[in-house]
Amino acid sequence: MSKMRVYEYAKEHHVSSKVIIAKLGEIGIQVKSHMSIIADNAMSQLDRKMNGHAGASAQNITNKSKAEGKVNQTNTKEKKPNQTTSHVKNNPVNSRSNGNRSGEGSNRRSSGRNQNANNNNNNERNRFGGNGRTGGRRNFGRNRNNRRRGAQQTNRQNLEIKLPEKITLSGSLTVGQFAEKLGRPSTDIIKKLMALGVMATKNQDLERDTIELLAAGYGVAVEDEVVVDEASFEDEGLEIDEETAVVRPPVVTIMGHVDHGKTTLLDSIRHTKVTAGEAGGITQHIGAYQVTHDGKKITFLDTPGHAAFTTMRARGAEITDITVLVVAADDGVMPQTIEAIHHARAAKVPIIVAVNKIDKENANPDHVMQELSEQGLIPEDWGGDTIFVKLSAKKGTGIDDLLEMILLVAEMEECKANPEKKARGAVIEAQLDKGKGPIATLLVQNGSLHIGDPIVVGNTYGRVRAMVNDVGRRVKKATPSTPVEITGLNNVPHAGDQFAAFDDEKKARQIGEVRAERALITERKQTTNKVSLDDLFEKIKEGDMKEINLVIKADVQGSVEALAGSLKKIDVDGVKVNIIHAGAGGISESDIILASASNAIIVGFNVRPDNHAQKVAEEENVDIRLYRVIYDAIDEIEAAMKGMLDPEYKEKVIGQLDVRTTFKVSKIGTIAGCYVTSGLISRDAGIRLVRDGVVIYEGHVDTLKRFKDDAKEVKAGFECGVTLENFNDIKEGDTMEAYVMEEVKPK
Ligand SMILES: Nc1nc2c(ncn2[C@@H]2O[C@H](COP(=O)(O)OP(=O)(O)OP(=O)(O)O)[C@@H](O)[C@H]2O)c(=O)[nH]1
Repeated sequence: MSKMRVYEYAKEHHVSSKVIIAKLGEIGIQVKSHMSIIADNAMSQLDRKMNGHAGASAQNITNKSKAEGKVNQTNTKEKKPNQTTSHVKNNPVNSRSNGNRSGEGSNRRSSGRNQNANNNNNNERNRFGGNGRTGGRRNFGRNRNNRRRGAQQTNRQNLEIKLPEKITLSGSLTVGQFAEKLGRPSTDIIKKLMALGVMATKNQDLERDTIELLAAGYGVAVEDEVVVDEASFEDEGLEIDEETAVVRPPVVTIMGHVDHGKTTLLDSIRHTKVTAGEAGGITQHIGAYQVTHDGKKITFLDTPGHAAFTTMRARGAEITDITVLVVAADDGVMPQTIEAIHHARAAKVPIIVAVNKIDKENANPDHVMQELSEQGLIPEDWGGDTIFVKLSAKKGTGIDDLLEMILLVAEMEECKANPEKKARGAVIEAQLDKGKGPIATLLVQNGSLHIGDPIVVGNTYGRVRAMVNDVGRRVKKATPSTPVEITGLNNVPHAGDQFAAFDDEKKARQIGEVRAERALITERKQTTNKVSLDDLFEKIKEGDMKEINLVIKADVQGSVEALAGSLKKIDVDGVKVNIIHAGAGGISESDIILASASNAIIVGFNVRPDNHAQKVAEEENVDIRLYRVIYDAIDEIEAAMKGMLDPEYKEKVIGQLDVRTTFKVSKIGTIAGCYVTSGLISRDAGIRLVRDGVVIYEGHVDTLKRFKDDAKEVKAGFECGVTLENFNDIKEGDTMEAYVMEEVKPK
């Protein structure tokens, strides 16, 4: 028995499904919707019922078509000029009406369709057509040609949808979705899949490979969907429209070694400049402030240091235009001075050096200049291009010079924006206020922010309810480079999140919700596009990578230099090794954040990340590679670049132990009285003994005891006695890391 859906029948009759459902009701057949299936006998009854209606309908169509000079769109390709009328005359309704008049009912419909299939059997589309209600009595009467054309017409309406040249997709498609994109029935796709030996249903997901294979069979290309996605406004960048761009204040971050005077300098600038211009204003600590010098504004970020700077960058916010590197003239270049230089360079932000504390007796600015020259910051006076300003933050001398130089560099950097645009920018800081709800300091980077603007901030949204500037004044508008504290968000965003203002509130809410949902999914998937040694080759091969960024940490400066020197020499066609930071000492959180912001791999030689750094590395998905032999590091990175990395075994840390005491026992050696702080230690584990972030020993457990008994393993929260193979120099306060080697399944 043949069947048809209500809407198909309705389509054939050029009436709505509602009409058919009503007619079916009239003949005592109740159907639920246009998707309901009606059987042959119901159709025969309907055909009789539709007789009058169909005629009228056909007439309507004829008139309509004539009036509008329209032809059926689906048939235009093959149509000859005089076919318009005949097409309408021979439409299926008409033909069936005729057929019904001769009492042949629905069988004719099927035979017409069959005939159509036979006539066009070299056409892929007609295989689908031939699938209709066949098997009916063949009965070509007087109107055979009409009927056939009519049926052809029906089929064309359903089937002659031109194959697209290409389809686009973002991820996978179900069989049904794929069929829809192709303009083919799902059954066709299911059949093709069966031919490939795959049994599938309409709702089954197809993998990319299968989609490509199937599409190729139809001669259709598959491309990735490029979605203009308002929810990912970061992707648009902060393009400046040159035509309407105006100069904006530069945004400055102060960096430098501990105690070199960063905070004093920030305070000094604020006090000498802010209050003068903003009489009566009370300085507010909102995370940034603006000063005016020579009638021009400068924005200072209030949190000094490269860690805050790079944390923002790791979140995607590039807000700093200029870095002021503070170096105390009595102390000179120190480790964090060098770190700061590397962080600023990784962000490609120009550096102005502030040689501070020149009021001190033992100040030696020349020495600072000398040391910084060694780091590639050569003063202008010595033929270089770095601006040095000598000052005393404490006494307030040289501050004007510094501001002048900042404005000079800003001019060279062409800090510009389009104030007429809708606001875009980043979060400097945010918190929950008991009375006001979520409050956030935003730095407007482009456009202008107004009270009442619907806004999406990170994964939060709202409407700017109140806006307060850095001197505590309520403002109605914030122009580019202006920091303002706002209220009106539904939640607390993160520092470094980006924001965008929108035209309407509903849109802002939708986008905010989509972003929050996506953030959750990303969190769940823990996917990032950070680079790891394992996928390095793939990225190089795909052309995604022309430079490999490395952060190198080693136990002593000599190893740092040796390792950096050797790694730089690795020669793999078209790929450059770029060392963005190298230093002695354990791997710190700041190293991880720098690596995260710069998409770098960390190479550690005889050093370990501390627990906190390890945690941050996991959160940020930063790949840390630790080595005990320099050649291993070089070999492995070179192998990864050449796609020859052998990822068969990977180390897995299974536990951490604190050495709480030690006992020296003749014949046995040093027994470490340990406490397992996390995971476990097992008898056959590898052990790394770490002292102040530096690996002292790497080897194996010799004996493992709980009280006097040998133990196979000891878990977190328990004490144990450990001796190490061929090693006795264990000290109280050392930590041990227990690990095993695990086989890594090839990707
Ligand atoms: N003599 C003299 N002392 C200064 C000057 N600038 C800062 N100091 C002093 O140096 C010490 C450290 O200054 P801070 O501004 O706290 O240094 P910092 O770089 O912000 O330090 P951290 O916040 O710990 O990184 C303080 O005692 C300041 O008073 C200066 O120009 N001259």
